[in-house]
Amino acid sequence: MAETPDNDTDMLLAILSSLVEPPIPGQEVLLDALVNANGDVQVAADALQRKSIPSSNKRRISGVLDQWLKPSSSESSQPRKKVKSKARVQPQADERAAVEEIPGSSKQKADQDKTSSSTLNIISETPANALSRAVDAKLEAKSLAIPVSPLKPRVPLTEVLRAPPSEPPRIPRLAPLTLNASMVEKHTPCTLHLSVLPPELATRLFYIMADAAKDWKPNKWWLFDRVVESPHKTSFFARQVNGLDEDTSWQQAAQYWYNGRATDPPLVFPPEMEEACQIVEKIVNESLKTRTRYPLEWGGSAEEGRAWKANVAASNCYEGGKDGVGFHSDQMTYLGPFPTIASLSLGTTRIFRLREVIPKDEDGKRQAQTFNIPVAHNTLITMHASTQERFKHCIPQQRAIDLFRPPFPPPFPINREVNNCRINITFRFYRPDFRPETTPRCRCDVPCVLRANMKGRKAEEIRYFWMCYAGVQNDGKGCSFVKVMDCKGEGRGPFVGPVS
Ligand SMILES: O=C(O)CCC(=O)C(=O)O
Ligand SMILES: [Fe+2]
Repeated sequence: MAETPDNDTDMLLAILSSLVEPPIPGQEVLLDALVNANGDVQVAADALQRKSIPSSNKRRISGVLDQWLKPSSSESSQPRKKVKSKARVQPQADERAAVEEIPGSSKQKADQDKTSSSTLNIISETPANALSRAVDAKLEAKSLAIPVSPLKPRVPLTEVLRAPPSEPPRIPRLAPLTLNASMVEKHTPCTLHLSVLPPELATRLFYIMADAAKDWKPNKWWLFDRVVESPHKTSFFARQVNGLDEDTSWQQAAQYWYNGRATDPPLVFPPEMEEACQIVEKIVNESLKTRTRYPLEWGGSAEEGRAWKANVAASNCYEGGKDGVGFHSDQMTYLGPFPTIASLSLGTTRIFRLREVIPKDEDGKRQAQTFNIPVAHNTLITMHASTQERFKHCIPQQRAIDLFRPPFPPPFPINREVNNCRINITFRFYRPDFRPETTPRCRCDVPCVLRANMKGRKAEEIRYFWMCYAGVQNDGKGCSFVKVMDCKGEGRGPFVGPVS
């Protein structure tokens, strides 16, 4: 257990029990397996798996999983030139919502119609519930993903997936709920602000970003032994105050800002983004004064000049309804636990979708509720503390969208169609106590990712751990490194509350 403090045995047990197939063995058996594996949860899980699954059952599980991932007969000969994941992964009926319409949309035929749903290479929002639970925690599978590499030799499927439970419990599904601003407040840990920027600034910023987006790139990562990419373009910005930001650590952080992939150096906030950022920062800091805070949140005070500060921003461009981003929660590696993220929408209206993550102890007892929040031009969603831990969010694809009718003409000539674009800017605070040089590295010598463990029902009970993230970018191969975050031992803070 060299990498893990002794008092975190509970955490290791929790992680281990999340890795093994049901029925979960008792604590003593888990503990035994951990001790025999020198505290390596993955080795312990593998050992338990070998013991617990009778060989006939193993065959059945592999068969089910194989079937799930099997290419269609026309694609079965390798090497394959192109993989249509539609043939590979069929969503359940109620999970096909990754392609849908905005309620009340005027059904404009924008260019997304050029790509019909039958030809989209989409990994569904989530495959069958049981199988989606099966995705290894090391690999936060993004839900809308386009395979861009041919199928590689497969890894043993039981290493990647957990088996579906033998008798899936039948729990009534909840219909998605569309929320307006006051309902957002009631049902989610988010706030929807309308008309946040002066109208002329909002339009100008939209045009600047939509024009720049022609040079942005989609994100790519490894999923099930192949490279996939998200159907939208993205770019990363770091803020420079007065052209002289003394804290250059974000430069390094930005190198790994998304999915552990080393990226180009960040761009500097353009002046319009800086102007918008100052408005957004005020809104966020006002909200922090009134909200109930969590002990592990950033505890720097405004009086000491250490308030929440948007020092970086990730920007996304969705061009037409075929673009989107799958269900995910934002990486906390540099944001720390319980981050606040402020997400500005410009351009055409899209749906921002939230879905609750059911804590392990309520698994099988109730269904997650899905919330749809239409985000119009010049609106801000503040994802307050606990949103990343308790919910996942996405921008679903839509068959039809309304074209953006800006109230002001473009401030400069634009030689491409941008009225079907939505620009999103997520302003984020990279905490000084989570600087990249303090990020533990795994056995692959790659900076770890910070993850939350949802074992506890209450947000206060959520624990955090560092995990290998190499697999997402490194040919799908990583190590089983897990280390519980030790706030004091790692010298982190200030926090809002006392931390153990
Ligand atoms: O476009 C949006 O509103 C969401 C973007 C997002 O989730 C992200 O950048 O992490
Ligand atoms: Fe996100």
